Amino acid sequence: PWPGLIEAYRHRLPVCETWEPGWAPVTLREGATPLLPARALSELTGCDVHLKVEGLNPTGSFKDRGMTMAVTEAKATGKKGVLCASTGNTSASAAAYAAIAGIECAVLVPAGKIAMGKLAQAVMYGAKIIEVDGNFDDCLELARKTTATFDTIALVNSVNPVRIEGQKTAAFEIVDALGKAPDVHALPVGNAGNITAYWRGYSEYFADGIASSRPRMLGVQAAGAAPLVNGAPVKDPETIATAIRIGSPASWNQAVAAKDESNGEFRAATDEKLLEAYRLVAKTEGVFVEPASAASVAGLLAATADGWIEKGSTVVCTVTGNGLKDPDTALSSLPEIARVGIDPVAVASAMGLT
Ligand SMILES: Cc1ncc(COP(=O)(O)O)c(/C=C/C(=O)C(=O)O)c1O
Repeated sequence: PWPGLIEAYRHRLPVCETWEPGWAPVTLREGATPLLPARALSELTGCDVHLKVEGLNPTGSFKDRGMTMAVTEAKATGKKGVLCASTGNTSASAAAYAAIAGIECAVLVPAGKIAMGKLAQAVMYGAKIIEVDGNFDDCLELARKTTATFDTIALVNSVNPVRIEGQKTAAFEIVDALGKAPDVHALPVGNAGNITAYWRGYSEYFADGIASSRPRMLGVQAAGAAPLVNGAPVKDPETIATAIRIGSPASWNQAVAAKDESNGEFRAATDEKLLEAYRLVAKTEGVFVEPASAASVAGLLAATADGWIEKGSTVVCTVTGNGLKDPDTALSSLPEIARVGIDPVAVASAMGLT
């Protein structure tokens, strides 16, 4: 059976250098997510498109890859608690891993800007929910200050390098599954830890000769929260994709390096384009992702339309979070619901199949 990421990629992860002897991985058997051939998107774009379905991780997002490392390290270095700032998925993941590690967890979330599914997770896993009167960037600043002051509390945001180390394993899995690196890798970018992690993973496999090439990285941001596209922080980021409603990415320099070294690019997608991609991937590929995750598909559609991605390219889109996280957005465009009596003809006609 799949042992979880630390065991699966132990020789490629910075484990136990400073950790107490006898440490054990804190794991929910994260990783080994499907790389799904996207037939409809391949047809539509003339490319060979695959979806890396990260919403199928234990807490429903890619954050589990980094959190198994960060919480294992926290426990193995005698920390009493973990703290993170989060737009939701980091907090859900930190809460779950802290629960099985038996250490305290507190999450700093921007007041009123967290999707219901994620809040439900943090509550049920037993985290201390702390609402901050500000946005994600304010939450991150407070998390950094708190953990700098109290050294019994570990900061588990992606500014913690072991988070990036854990998350780079997704690139390993993709090359292991495809037998090569894709020509282009598209993913959403918020705090920019994930694009940093993917580039590091592809670069390690390339350096070791396992992959003979590296992809161009296509980082996609919401138009109202696109500091890397604009080239300057966004003071009051706004987007329906609350997971990437971030104005000042913590991994700014590393994300720019990944884009430059890979000959890639950053793109912005309007909320309208994000929601179009969000609906398309559910209705044609059967993959229900949260709005921020659809940014990678929106980027794919735009970049194949304008030729930045040539036809015939092999493209992987990471869809980062499970659609169940944000039921409100899913139900905001409620189709009219048919009401019928006990009448089979009415049912068949509601299906347009009489
Ligand atoms: C679904 C989803 N898709 C994409 C991103 C962007 O990844 P990064 O560019 O590595 O930040 C996030 C990030 C979420 C948080 O930052 C948090 O949970 O605090 C996310 O939840």
